[in-house]
Amino acid sequence: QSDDLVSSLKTDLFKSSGTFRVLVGVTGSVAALKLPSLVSELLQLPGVDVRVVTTEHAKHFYNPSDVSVKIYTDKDEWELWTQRSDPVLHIELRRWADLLIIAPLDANTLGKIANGICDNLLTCVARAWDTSRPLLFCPAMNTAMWLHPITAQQVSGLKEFGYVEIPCITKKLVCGDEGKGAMAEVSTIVSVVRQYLPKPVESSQKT
Ligand SMILES: CC(C)(CO)[C@@H](O)C(=O)NCCC(=O)N/C=C\S
Repeated sequence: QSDDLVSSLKTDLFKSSGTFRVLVGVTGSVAALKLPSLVSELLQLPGVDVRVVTTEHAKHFYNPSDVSVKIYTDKDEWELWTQRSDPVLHIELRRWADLLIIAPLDANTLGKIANGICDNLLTCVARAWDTSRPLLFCPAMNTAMWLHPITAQQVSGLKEFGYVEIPCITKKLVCGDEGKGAMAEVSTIVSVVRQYLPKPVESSQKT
């Protein structure tokens, strides 16, 4: 079972040379309930292959059977590496992904990534990220958390790494607060990802 974890990644690396590999990170905001629709809309993009990395807290907000692609968990990392010669899952994933999008990015994971903390699979992928590849993030948290001064500091820190914010929006949040903190709409997120797809090459043959 652990073999197919990485062998599918490796075959993907080899096989899907034409595809654009999107890795979706999902964290413990209630907006993670949008994961199934985000994944299915990303899969509509031409030539896109999608995988998911989840944190433990995110698991509370979606049903994995509603997600049609592989979801990698912290447990997968532990199961995969049991001896020196085993591959390291977070390194295989950072090699595999052409683009990483963290949607939603909760306050906890924002703080971890802004400070280089890497205590789970997703933050390890982010910590090992090749900053020449796009990393998009979609903050989502309660309005009070969003308005705390540390949030702006940490969001600008991520931008200094070259990461791209897809800003949160104003909504009546599930906890009853009205204000900023809601994750950007899935359609907005997908349209931003579309901008990073490789441009179709003009056919050089004269027709
Ligand atoms: C869940 C959804 C998408 C419904 O429209 C929206 O409320 C949202 O993005 N909330 C994320 C903000 C959050 O984590 N609030 C936590 C406490 S209020």
